[in-house]
Amino acid sequence: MTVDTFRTLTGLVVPAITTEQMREVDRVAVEEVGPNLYQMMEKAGRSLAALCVGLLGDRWPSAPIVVLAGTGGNGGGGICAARHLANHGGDVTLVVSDPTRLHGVPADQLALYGATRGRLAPVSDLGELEAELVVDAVLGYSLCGAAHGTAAELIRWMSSGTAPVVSLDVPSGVDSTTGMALGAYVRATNTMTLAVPKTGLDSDAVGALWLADIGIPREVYRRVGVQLSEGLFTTGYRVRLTKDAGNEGCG
Ligand SMILES: NC(=O)C1=CN([C@@H]2O[C@H](COP(=O)(O)OP(=O)(O)OC[C@H]3O[C@@H](n4cnc5c(N)ncnc54)[C@H](O)[C@@H]3O)[C@@H](O)[C@H]2O)[C@H](O)CC1
Ligand SMILES: [K+]
Repeated sequence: MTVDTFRTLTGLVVPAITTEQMREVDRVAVEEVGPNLYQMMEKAGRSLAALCVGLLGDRWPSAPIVVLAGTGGNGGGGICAARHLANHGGDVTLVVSDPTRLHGVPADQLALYGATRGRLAPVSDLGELEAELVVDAVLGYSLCGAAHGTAAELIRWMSSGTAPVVSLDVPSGVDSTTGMALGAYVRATNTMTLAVPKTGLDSDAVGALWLADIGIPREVYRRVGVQLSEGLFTTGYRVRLTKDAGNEGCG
């Protein structure tokens, strides 16, 4: 199932875009207008951390949080969230699918995380980890085909556990344009998508859907032809989205 629009709880209509359109937003931001990837990933990670704290409530920060990160930008956003949670006194354990394959901004995020008191555990320790909340930052909008390898192992670990899962941008293993999954995928309790919701986020795997502001200015959206309401983030850096009834029956 895909949708063309979502709505905020106050009734604002928010357009949904495809992965390709999202890539173009990213390209125009990074190459032409700004913000750069560091700035956007920092906003993404900090909003994700704030959502985790909000979901845990009073149990925060004694609740053990396990953050699972992949090797791309999605992983980088998760590692950034892990740092913010650790910096605020959270009980954080980070597992990176393949640390040797991190490069660029995600690699810098891992180095920075190493300066916190957060723990870093190898994938082989998964069976020993206890979590009251799991952060899914394994695969984002660059998913290609059925989840495989260590990414699939991390997804299976999440699916086999009882802890609620917060997915960054899209539940890992789900295609952000079509909402389909060709293999293992995460069933999230909450998904925080970035900048603009994607057409594939109507999937049951998404759980409660949140949209995070990552600081992209109107000029970027104008160049890409995306119309976002000016009032979208008047209440803060994240907003809850729901399915727009007008979408019923979209193919
Ligand atoms: N403006 C924004 O929306 C921003 C988004 N951010 C986040 O970046 C990701 C997209 O990052 P990208 O590096 O393009 O890719 P991913 O992280 O989604 O994954 C790439 C990673 O995964 C491997 N992979 C791909 N398919 C599979 C598969 N079927 N099985 C196993 N592994 C797979 C691939 O090899 C790569 O290593 C976006 O979702 C956001 O979360 C930025 O952080 C900020 C701006
Ligand atoms: K994800």
